[in-house]
Amino acid sequence: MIEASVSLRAQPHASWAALEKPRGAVSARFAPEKQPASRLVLAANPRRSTGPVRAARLKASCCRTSPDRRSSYDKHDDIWLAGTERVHYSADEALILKQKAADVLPYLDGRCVYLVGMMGSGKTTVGKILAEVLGYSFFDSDKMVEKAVGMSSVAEIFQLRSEAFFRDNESEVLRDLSSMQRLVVATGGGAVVRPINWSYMKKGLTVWLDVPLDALARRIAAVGTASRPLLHQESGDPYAKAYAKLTAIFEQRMDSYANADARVSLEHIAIKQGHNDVTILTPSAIAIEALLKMENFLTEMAMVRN
Ligand SMILES: Nc1ncnc2c1ncn2[C@@H]1O[C@H](COP(=O)(O)OP(=O)(O)OP(=O)(O)O)[C@@H](O)[C@H]1O
Ligand SMILES: O=C(O)C1=C[C@@H](O)[C@@H](O)[C@H](O)C1
Repeated sequence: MIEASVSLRAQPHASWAALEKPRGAVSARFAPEKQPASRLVLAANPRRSTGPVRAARLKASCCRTSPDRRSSYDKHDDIWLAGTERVHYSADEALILKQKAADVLPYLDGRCVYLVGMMGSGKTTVGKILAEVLGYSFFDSDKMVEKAVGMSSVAEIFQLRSEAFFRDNESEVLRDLSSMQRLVVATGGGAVVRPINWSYMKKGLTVWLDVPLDALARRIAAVGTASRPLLHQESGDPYAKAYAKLTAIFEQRMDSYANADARVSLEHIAIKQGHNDVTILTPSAIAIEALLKMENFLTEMAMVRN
């Protein structure tokens, strides 16, 4: 049995923290607001391990949102595995992000990046990280529609006007954004359904955040559905209701999401990391994968052109 532990002291405004685990290990999570300083312990679980665990890449991450709502990068701690050699610790994600961004930028050549994906897939969270490392500005098309129509939330627009009214304004926002440069845009979950929106978004690079529906339903149930009118239900188990609705919506939309130039699959990232738990993937790890997928697409396009 190998044990490793790390103490995390959450920064002010920390929103969540998680511990990445090796194959077969037990993971732990805590809510920093409730426990400003916590001690997390990992232990390899012999029943789940596929072989002897001699060393592992362990990482403690703390993601925080500062008062001005700009995201900051994960902080990491080296972890000592009791009874074995010092762990080879993963390279700093912030450094990888910067390096990958530098690789992608010349190919992007100022074009905008549009993140598409289901509600709650992390377009805003990951989009802010991408904007920061690319030196781009971040826009959330839902927020822009709210401003354009002078209402305080998408839910209010759906309720007081209609979904069609919201969609018309969403198309106008995307049209306006498409004439700009150097933006990362988190689009509304349903922006992909209108072909006209693709004609705007395809002026830039489109990236699909593909998150398993089970993980989406858990995230959405955790924050409630009041702000997501297509999912909102007054009664019933929030997870079960969200999962059923998300499944129905995804079946209608999956071909549209697949139009994106690059697909970032959280299941693939988890497999690459040697586990199958998408819930412990940090937004930074997802942003790194997004940059890799963008680079692949852009370099292939450049080769086809030359
Ligand atoms: N990698 C992650 N791990 C855990 N939770 C996450 C992760 N990424 C985002 N979240 C959480 O999931 C929720 C939805 O994230 P976010 O707002 O970024 O998604 P979105 O795609 O912009 O959603 P919407 O389209 O509904 O506006 C938030 O509560 C966010 O903190
Ligand atoms: O998936 C959808 O259709 C939506 C997602 C949100 O981002 C909002 O654009 C709105 O709630 C509709």
